[in-house]
Amino acid sequence: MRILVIGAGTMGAGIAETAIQKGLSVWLTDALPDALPRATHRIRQNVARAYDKGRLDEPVDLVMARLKTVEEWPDGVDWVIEAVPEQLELKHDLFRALDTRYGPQVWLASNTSSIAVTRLQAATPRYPERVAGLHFFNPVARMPLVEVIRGLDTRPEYLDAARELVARLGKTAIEAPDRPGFLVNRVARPYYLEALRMVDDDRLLSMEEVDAVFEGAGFPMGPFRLMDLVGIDVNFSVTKSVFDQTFGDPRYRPHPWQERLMLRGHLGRKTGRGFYRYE
Ligand SMILES: NC(=O)c1ccc[n+]([C@@H]2O[C@H](COP(=O)([O-])OP(=O)(O)OC[C@H]3O[C@@H](n4cnc5c(N)ncnc54)[C@H](O)[C@@H]3O)[C@@H](O)[C@H]2O)c1
Repeated sequence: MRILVIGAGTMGAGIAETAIQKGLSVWLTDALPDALPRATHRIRQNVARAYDKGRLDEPVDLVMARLKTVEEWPDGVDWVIEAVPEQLELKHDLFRALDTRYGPQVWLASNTSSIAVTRLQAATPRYPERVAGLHFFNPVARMPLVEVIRGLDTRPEYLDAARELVARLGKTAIEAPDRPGFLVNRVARPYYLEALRMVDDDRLLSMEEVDAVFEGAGFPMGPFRLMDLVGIDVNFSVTKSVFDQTFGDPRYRPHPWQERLMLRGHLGRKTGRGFYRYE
């Protein structure tokens, strides 16, 4: 099975890494030329770590040989998984181009966190029935769940094929409704937003205290540490997307603190500073 992964950022690189470790061939592409060597370097480091820890039997070079970085979309693709930023217009343009470039035998999946798949099908007039959502979680290599989302026009066989792909990647598929935020982000948005309001508006606790409370209650990460991991920009875009798609439901209203960090370029761990500072 040959997969084209579009977008070599946090998620695209993670999906590519998982797929090559499971024996699948991947083409990885990005709009920014710099992104590809950076992603390849990160993937190699992670594959080497998995090998050193005994989680992988094959030598690193053999696994890495299944990854090719490309600037043009190749022929011979079975699946496309898109992981470009969470902006409706950007994803629309991409799906329009994919619909023109590839025939009906190529499945098109989006790793969108929040955009209804039916909206993406509006950009694929030729073959909307082969479009669905495959929502992986961060970090992809470690998170077992993938939400599989069926849009209005998605063919049922597609979902069977998607479940099979998810199983080959060693993950568990759960079918999620095609609603803004699907299942996980519908619940996760208020989790982050309530924490932001509690600290910034109501001054009830500090962000360190909020994180400590949730981590003490068994959550692997408190909301602020998690937002830093996800990326402040990614998190803010997803919040805005859910808010817009629910016609301004106040439960999903973005918080000005998110925007303040965005404007200062403090995007979380990836820039060395978000809510917290990182070495
Ligand atoms: N970060 C997370 O925790 C997380 C979790 C689940 C899902 N997602 C979703 O995954 C998608 C990607 O998120 P991310 O965190 O990997 O973002 P990111 O910013 O880390 O990476 C996006 C990459 O896409 C590239 N890109 C932009 N436009 C492109 C184009 N037209 N063609 C090819 N490449 C292009 C960028 O250069 C960048 O390298 C988003 O839809 C996001 O909502 C993110």
